[in-house]
Amino acid sequence: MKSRIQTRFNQLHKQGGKALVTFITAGDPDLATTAALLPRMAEAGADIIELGIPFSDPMADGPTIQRASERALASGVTLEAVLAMVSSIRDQVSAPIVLMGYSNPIYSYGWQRFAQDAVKAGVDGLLLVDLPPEEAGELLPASKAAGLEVIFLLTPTSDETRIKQVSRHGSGFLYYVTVTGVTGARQSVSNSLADELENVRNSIKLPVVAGFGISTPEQAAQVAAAADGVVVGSAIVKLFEQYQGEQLQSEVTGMIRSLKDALSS
Ligand SMILES: O=P(O)(O)OC[C@@H](O)[C@@H](O)c1c[nH]c2ccccc12
Repeated sequence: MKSRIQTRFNQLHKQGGKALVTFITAGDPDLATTAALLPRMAEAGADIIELGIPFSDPMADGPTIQRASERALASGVTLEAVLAMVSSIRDQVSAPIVLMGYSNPIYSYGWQRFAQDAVKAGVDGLLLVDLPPEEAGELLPASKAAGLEVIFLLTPTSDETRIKQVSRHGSGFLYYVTVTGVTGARQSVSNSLADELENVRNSIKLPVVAGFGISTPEQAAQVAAAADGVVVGSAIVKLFEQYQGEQLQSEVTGMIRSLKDALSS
């Protein structure tokens, strides 16, 4: 059976469309807000939802997403509670849901128990920033058995060996980090990005999405031209610092709509 992620990319491919992957942190500022937002994000045009697991030491994240993690942790969010929340809204959300975060909370939960519980809750994929394929020895078989896709990252400094490993062990899609550094909005897109993406797409069968520093519809369209999709995180997460309640929901969905429009035109 085809996974929700594969099905989504196949549909987009047929339509000549690009995937819009949107990131928010689970439980920012509380889980009720996330639960209310997820169905609306999907309706507004998010093709895949990346849901951050709050973590106390998010070293790959810039200040915006670090603060989102802090707000979520302050409201008492745990991994168990994130899974229960996903399960409670799963049938209202048409988009695949990918949990993303750092290894430590998953390790503490137990790889196998996590893979099983995540799939039971309706989670489609897992992306762990600090777990390269050579350290995923316990996660990979557990995920395969449970039907959880494991997404890996490549960066501009990844060598051929790493590209091969990721191509062998990854599923769902490949996340290409467009710049070396931490997450967060940036001014411009690097000149060499299109060539780098072409190289990666030629070496890997999975769909390739690019993320880091994409904050406007124009940037999203520019990067998407060379990839199968784009990820937007910090630009959306910033809205959580400016708005709350119904206004937050409409600002987030408004931004998603304009990003998706830019990818479809
Ligand atoms: O925030 P940005 O620059 O738009 O980048 C996407 C990003 O937020 C999301 O995919 C993400 C959040 N935390 C991460 C840590 C590592 C890699 C990726 C991520």
